[in-house]
Amino acid sequence: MNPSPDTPLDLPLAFIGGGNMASALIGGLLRQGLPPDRIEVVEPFEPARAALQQDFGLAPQPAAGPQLAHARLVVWAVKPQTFAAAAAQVRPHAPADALHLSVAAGITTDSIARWLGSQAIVRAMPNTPALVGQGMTGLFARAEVGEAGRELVEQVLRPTGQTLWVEREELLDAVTALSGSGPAYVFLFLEAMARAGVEMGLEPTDAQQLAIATFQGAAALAARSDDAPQLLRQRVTSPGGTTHAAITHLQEAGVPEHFIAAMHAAQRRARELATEFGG
Ligand SMILES: NC(=O)c1ccc[n+]([C@@H]2O[C@H](COP(=O)([O-])OP(=O)(O)OC[C@H]3O[C@@H](n4cnc5c(N)ncnc54)[C@H](O)[C@@H]3O)[C@@H](O)[C@H]2O)c1
Ligand code: PRO
Repeated sequence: MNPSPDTPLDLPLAFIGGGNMASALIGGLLRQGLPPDRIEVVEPFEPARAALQQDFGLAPQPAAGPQLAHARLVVWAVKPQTFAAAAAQVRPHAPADALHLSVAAGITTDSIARWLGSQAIVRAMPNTPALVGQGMTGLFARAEVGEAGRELVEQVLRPTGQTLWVEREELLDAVTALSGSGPAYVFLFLEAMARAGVEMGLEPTDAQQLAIATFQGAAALAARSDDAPQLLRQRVTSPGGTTHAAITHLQEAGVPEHFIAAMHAAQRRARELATEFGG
């Protein structure tokens, strides 16, 4: 259970839940060369099982059973609301020495440890750009997870994009508010920018292309530049020019403050999920 980064992953894995996030991770694993028959999926929803079969050639099962007996890594990709029930169904079948990797928002490793009777738990907060290999995943490991377990998790997540370990579990709620939910903020801005472009006379497809390319370009520039985003912004903003007019409007409307408050709301909601569904 200590694969080197260059060794193709080849060990039995199980996914509990086969929806959006599981599909993003499974797609990455198959691209890495993991044979489909090494992946078990428990997915009660028939259309989701059909999609996994058609997209990836997997044979998902509607319920947990003996098929989980060999899993070395169990990936929990169920909603926070259904985690406790799913854990009760899986616990009798999962090997005692399996490593557990949860992507559920809010649900703490203390809750998961109690539900599974295992301490070998890593909690992850990925995001949907994982689907195209451009994801960002925050990670936290319980003290009982050794270096080999951390490396295994990194190898599973590598094809989905970047990873970042945090040392305190509570920081995952901040990661959730920032990069976990973040793609939705970007899509909201894309929608608004494209809508404004159409209102100004552009074709919808042209407006969308302009908006998406602007996000891609600005993000790439920020990633490669040594300068802070504030300085990059100032370089776009000629005194008395068009950008100044737009940024002044955004600041007078309190958009930066509202945006920060919105992210605090996401963090609060992550904490609430732990209380509501972690009992
Ligand atoms: N979608 C995102 O952007 C995102 C990002 C980071 C983390 N997450 C987390 O990932 C988790 C899954 O989210 P998603 O968007 O993939 O949801 P989803 O609804 O697409 O997938 C969840 C799947 O779990 C299945 N399921 C329900 N009960 C089950 C059970 N008892 N056993 C096995 N499977 C069961 C459902 O049928 C569903 O297909 C959530 O906990 C969420 O917080 C999601
Ligand atoms: N999607 C999940 C949610 O909205 C977690 C982060 C992104 O709860």
